[in-house]
Amino acid sequence: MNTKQLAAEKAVESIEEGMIVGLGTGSTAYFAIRRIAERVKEGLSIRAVASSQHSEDLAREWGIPLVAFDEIEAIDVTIDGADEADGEANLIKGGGGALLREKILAHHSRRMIVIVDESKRVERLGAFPLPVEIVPFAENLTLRSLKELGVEPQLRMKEGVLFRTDNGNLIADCRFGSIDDAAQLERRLNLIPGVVENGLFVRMAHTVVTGYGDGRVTMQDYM
Ligand SMILES: O=C(CO)[C@H](O)[C@H](O)COP(=O)(O)O
Repeated sequence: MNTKQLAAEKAVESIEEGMIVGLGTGSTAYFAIRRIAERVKEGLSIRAVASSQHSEDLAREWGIPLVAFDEIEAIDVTIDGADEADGEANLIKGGGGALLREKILAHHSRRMIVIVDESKRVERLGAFPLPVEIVPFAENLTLRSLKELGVEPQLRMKEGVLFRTDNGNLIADCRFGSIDDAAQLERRLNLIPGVVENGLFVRMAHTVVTGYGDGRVTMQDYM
C-alpha cells in the first residue's frame, strides 16, 4: 500500500453511520473516496458532498450517495489532501485547483481530517507555490495587486491553455518561498478585489493523518 493510501484509509475509519462527509480532491483523496465507496457497499449509510466535479464523478461512479452544497447545513467530517502541512496543521492546498470548494467544506465541517504522505510535512509553509483563485475578467489588475506582495504570480496552464477551476476562474500560483505569518498573508490576499480565495488553510484542520514509507501511519489531533 502506498503512503497516500495508508493515510487515506486510516482517515476513513473515522466515518460513522449517518454522517455527512466532505470529499476532498486529488490523488490522496482518491484513495479515501475509493475506501468510502467500499464501506458504503458493505452497508455504511452516509451522504457525501464533493469538493470538485472530478470527486463528484468518482463518488457517483462508485455508488456513494451525494448531496449538493445547498442541501446541507453542516458537514460532520471532511477528508482531504494537502500540498503542505506545517507543525500546527496549517496547510497549503489547491494543487488540484479545488481550493474554493475545499475551503467552504473545511469551514463548515465539524472535523477536517487532512491526509498526507510524509513528503508534505514541512517546518514552514511556502516552498509549494500558493494557489490563488482569481476572477478572469480582471486578471491583469488582480495580478498587479498580487505582485505588490513581492511575488511573480504564474497563471496556471493545463495542456497549453489557461487552467479554469470548476467555478470558471483562473489560478495564479505564487511562490512565496517561506511564509512567516500564514494568517496575515491569508487575510491580505483575500482583501485584494478580484481574489476569490487562496490556498492557505490556517487552523482549519482538526487532525492530520500522515503515511510514511516504512508503513507507519500517524494520526495527530490539533483541536
Ligand atoms: O488541494 C488539493 C486540490 O485542490 C489537493 O488536496 C492537494 O493538491 C494535494 O493533492 P494530492 O493528494 O494529489 O497530492
